[in-house]
Amino acid sequence: MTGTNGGELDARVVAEVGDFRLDVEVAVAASEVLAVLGPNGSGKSTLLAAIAGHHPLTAGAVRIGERVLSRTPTIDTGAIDAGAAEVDLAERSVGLLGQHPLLFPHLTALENVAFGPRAQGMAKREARVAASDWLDRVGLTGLERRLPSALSGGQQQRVALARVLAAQPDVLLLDEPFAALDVQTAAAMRRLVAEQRSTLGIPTLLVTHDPLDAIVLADRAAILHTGRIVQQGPTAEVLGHPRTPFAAALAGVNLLTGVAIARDAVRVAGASGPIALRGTGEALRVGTPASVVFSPASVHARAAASADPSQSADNAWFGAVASLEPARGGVRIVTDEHPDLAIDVPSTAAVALDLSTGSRLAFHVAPADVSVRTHS
Ligand SMILES: Nc1ncnc2c1ncn2[C@@H]1O[C@H](COP(=O)(O)OP(=O)(O)OP(=O)(O)O)[C@@H](O)[C@H]1O
Repeated sequence: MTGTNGGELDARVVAEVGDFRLDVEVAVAASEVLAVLGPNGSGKSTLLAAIAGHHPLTAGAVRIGERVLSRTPTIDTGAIDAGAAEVDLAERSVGLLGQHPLLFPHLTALENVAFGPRAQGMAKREARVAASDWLDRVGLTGLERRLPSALSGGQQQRVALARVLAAQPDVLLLDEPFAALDVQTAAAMRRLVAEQRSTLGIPTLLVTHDPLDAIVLADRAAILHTGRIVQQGPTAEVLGHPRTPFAAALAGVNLLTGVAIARDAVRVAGASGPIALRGTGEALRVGTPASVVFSPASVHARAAASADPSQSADNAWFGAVASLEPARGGVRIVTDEHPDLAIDVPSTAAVALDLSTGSRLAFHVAPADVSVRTHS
């Protein structure tokens, strides 16, 4: 890598994989971490691959500061003259760390880390000193001479991080770097990345499935859905005001969208008929798109007879249990009627309800626990 450690990552990426089309724009300042979250197949890895230069752009441009890494001739760049450009992989100065460390198995930890500086022309002794320094920074002093096969998975991932950083990249791409680690090792690795980010001063894109990563490590979060960014902003705002059911699920709340039927009520569709949900929050305009947000734990469940009249009441609905999963302090219920809606009941209630797949339940959520707002 021949980076100059300078500048913001600015990428407009249009890329195709088979029938799938990714079309996103991201700007990440130096020292900033942008978490990219999205359901499986939404295009997260394709975005990183396009920035890293492993996947071609159909249209767009990738820049770090003044350096153009990729550009297609079709883009209207304004300041930059048209014409395709593609910087070689070795020259891009992009550090990519994925789920698996992918170390050279025949090289020691030290040699793995020294590889990048050596490839950049650093003298052997100097590269070894730099590598030793990086291994120290990731907490592996004393293990320099070990081969990867003699290191734990977590230690190998630390070596991989040191190897990426030793090459002094201009941008860091992290593709679920903690996903293959056990909980404790992942926590330690998360701390390590958090420590490094403040001293590195380079833009970082972090692809993750875990909202904790976004909260702990990122300044901003972008939600990717079928190849488009559907929400982007400060992490607290994205998780605090989710605009998609996916973002809501990450934040641990339910989000349902529908149409305002009163200043404080929204009608949402369900497989067995609409539900009217009354709540507090923004004053809604009748007939316009609106959404409701409430916590899974705020919903009350009770056994239901099929002709229960509460079906037609506000804030009440029926559902047949589609799946049951463990939840904090109890059980999470998902119904056939509203697969995007989670209901958490305490263990004692779950036992009393004698829950099983197909059980028919009546649900109720108090208006005070429902937040209503305009949905744009
Ligand atoms: N070789 C391929 N041929 C055709 N389509 C592909 C191929 N590889 C990936 N895709 C499609 O491209 C889309 C984006 O995939 P990508 O791996 O970028 O998603 P992702 O968000 O990283 O998913 P995950 O969270 O599962 O890793 C998906 O819809 C996928 O089906």
